[in-house]
Amino acid sequence: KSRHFRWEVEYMHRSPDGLEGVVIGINGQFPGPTMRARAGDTIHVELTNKLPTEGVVIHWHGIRQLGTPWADGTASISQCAINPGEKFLYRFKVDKAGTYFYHGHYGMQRSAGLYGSLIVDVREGDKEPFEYDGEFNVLLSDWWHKGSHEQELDLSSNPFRWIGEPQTLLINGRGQYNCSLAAELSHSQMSQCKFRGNEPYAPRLLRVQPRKTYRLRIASSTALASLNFAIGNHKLRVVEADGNYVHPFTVDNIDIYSGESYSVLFTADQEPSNNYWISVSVRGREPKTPPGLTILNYQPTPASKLPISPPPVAPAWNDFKYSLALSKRVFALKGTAKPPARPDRRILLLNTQNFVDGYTKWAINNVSLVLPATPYLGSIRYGLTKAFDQTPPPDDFGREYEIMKPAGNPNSTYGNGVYTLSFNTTVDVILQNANALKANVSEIHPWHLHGHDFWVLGYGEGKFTGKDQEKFNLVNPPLKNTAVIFPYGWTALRFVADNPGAWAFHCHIEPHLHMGMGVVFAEGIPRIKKIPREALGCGLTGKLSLKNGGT
Ligand SMILES: O=C1O[C@H]([C@@H](O)CO)C(O)=C1O
Repeated sequence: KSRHFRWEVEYMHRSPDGLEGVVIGINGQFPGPTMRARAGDTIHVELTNKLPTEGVVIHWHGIRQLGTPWADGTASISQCAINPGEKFLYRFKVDKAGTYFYHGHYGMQRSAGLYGSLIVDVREGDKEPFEYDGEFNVLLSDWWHKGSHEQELDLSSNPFRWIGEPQTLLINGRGQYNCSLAAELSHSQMSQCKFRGNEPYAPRLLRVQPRKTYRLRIASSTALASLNFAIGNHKLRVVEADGNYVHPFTVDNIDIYSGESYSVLFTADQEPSNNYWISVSVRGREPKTPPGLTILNYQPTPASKLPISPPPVAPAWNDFKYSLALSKRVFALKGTAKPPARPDRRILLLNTQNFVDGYTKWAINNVSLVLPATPYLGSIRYGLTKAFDQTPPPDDFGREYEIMKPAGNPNSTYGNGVYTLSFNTTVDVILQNANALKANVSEIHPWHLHGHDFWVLGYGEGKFTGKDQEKFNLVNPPLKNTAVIFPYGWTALRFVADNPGAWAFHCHIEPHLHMGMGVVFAEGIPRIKKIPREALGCGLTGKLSLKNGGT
């Protein structure tokens, strides 16, 4: 079935957390409209850019774009940014049921609020491998009072200005900055939120019937924050991660990193005359942002009745052992495709914070990604070798590199970051974390791969060695599209390069990508027959199309 959407993207005045700011909305909505389809459907989005002075693209996060690499929505990688006033048709198939989302992939437009949910139901007649009576979307994000353009300038300045921690965490685009829903219960200094009624930042409550079971589709579109999600007095049963079924397991709370999605089930089995807190807290970075809150409202208990116990308290922000243990509990559901037994190529990627010409950057194997004017997909397909420096980045880093210390020489260089993968080969990627510029600091980075799911073969502490491969999980590794590296640790991923295209692989922390923390995998591009011209109307591909009489 085809599903048609007509979207207009524009700036709007909104108050996501009670304070007015500028957001990027779609068809007058922030977050953008929830898109819903069935596995096997073809989505058509006719997008008009109504941002008066800047381009835009939209990435369909978790959708593999099998056969449609030009619809992946990455500026300078899969397409030219859509100019103001222009339209672009995103046409692609959603082949797999699951919880996804979409978001801007140009500059800092995700931080400006350009995101929404994308839910794919199972095919007509198919069943999910679990049951529930109702469901809710929970789209999580973080919000700054400083606008996205100023954030972008700050990050690109010398001396460097860090954007800092977000002011507010948003649940479905809503948060409370000046007040706390749980002021009295959580000993917070803040005053109690007083809502008049239909404020746009009033929390959206989750209304449930006693004894029923619900599916929460949680996705994190944060620009920076790693989060922990919990419902007071209720256990969560994790059944899906990044659009793949997992072997169900039960937790009190769950960590969710930027770019990840989870489905969790819970049963409204607590005292029905009470309500319960739903809370979202910052993990992994020293939190300067209060938890985001909303209420699980048991019908017919009045929504105004505050829960009797304080909101659940998340594990300490720096309890990385807890986070690692949670990540290690995610296994594929029986029946999930298994990885090939061995890789054809292994790429080790060292993550470091560096200086390039005095500017603060992130680099991968000492290469800090800068994107060219001509999208890689087009320049590679049409052999335009002048479009970017053709020197490939290295497959490894100096084995003597001391990951536990700031780099002896923190200087790095800009580069194109393009790894060319032989078509249909199996690739292992080992992401190696290291110390940042400051001593005793190593941060969490959630890495997201476009165009594929990968198997997460393992996590380890310290520097990866060949021996670590013996401990890879080849039995039931989860399929995901986003996986974290923990401070001073490594994470091993495997995927098959079987989807022709130019695919971004990057830290999903938006300011980090902006500072160069990403690479591009180019695979099977000569096999692509024709790329729609409207995707390539810029740079050298734009010129090429003019030369060919615009055909
Ligand atoms: O990229 C980053 O920069 C700051 C800090 O390292 C320098 O101010 C920070 O916390 C990041 O994640």
